[in-house]
Amino acid sequence: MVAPPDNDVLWARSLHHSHSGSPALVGVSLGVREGEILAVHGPRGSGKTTLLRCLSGQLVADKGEVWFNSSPVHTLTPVLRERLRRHRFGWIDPEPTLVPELTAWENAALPLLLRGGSHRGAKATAMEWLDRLDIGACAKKRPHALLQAQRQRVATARALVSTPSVLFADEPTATLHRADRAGVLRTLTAAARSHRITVVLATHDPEVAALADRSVSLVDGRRVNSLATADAEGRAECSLSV
Ligand SMILES: Nc1ncnc2c1ncn2[C@@H]1O[C@H](COP(=O)(O)OP(=O)(O)OP(=O)(O)O)[C@@H](O)[C@H]1O
Repeated sequence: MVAPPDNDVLWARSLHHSHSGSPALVGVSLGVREGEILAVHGPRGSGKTTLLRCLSGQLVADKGEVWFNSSPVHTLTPVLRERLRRHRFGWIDPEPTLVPELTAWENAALPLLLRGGSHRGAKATAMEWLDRLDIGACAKKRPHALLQAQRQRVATARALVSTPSVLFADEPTATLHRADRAGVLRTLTAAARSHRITVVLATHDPEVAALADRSVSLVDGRRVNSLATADAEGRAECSLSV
């Protein structure tokens, strides 16, 4: 095994993966720099989710390597991969999956509580993130009393609350209306930039991919290009402090 370049926080080499014999990734390699927002762009079924799951250690590719901060992820035991995910990575699903019995702030605080953090400290940090994401006023509501866009903001706060090294966002705004989509994405990218959180953002939407610093495209599980997407103006727009 050859270690990846030092300036990449996350690095994958020649990933191959099949689901029930059907190929989802075919020799995908990429590097993600620290603090970068990288879009993984491609049509439905092109392998974006499979790639994010391999990069985040949820799934071990059939073939190929994944490295995080110069340590191999693909050779870790399941227990160590889970620890890595819990301590260093955040994840946002297309559909916000919140615990229905818990309030918004309790949902947002979950990663800190699971780590054994104090109740008071976890609540304070969760409240800060809910405020940054313009949802602080809903902190005491349960998920059923929230709109879909509000639930997705709570899920975003939960993913950011532990200030992960890398945030994986899998079509985070796919189920939202256009106006909500822009708001959630703006706060997500601004929060990531202000806290130097690296983001890997899967999307089939070119407008969403354009918010990233760089975009890699997948078609039928293969990489087809790599583009710098954020011009100076775009960066400025996304750097609003939250
Ligand atoms: N658990 C699974 N079992 C069988 N096939 C799967 C499974 N997960 C994904 N696939 C298939 O693998 C291919 C890649 O799927 P993947 O979800 O990674 O793509 P995607 O680009 O994220 O798609 P989408 O935008 O629809 O989520 C598709 O053909 C999909 O049908």
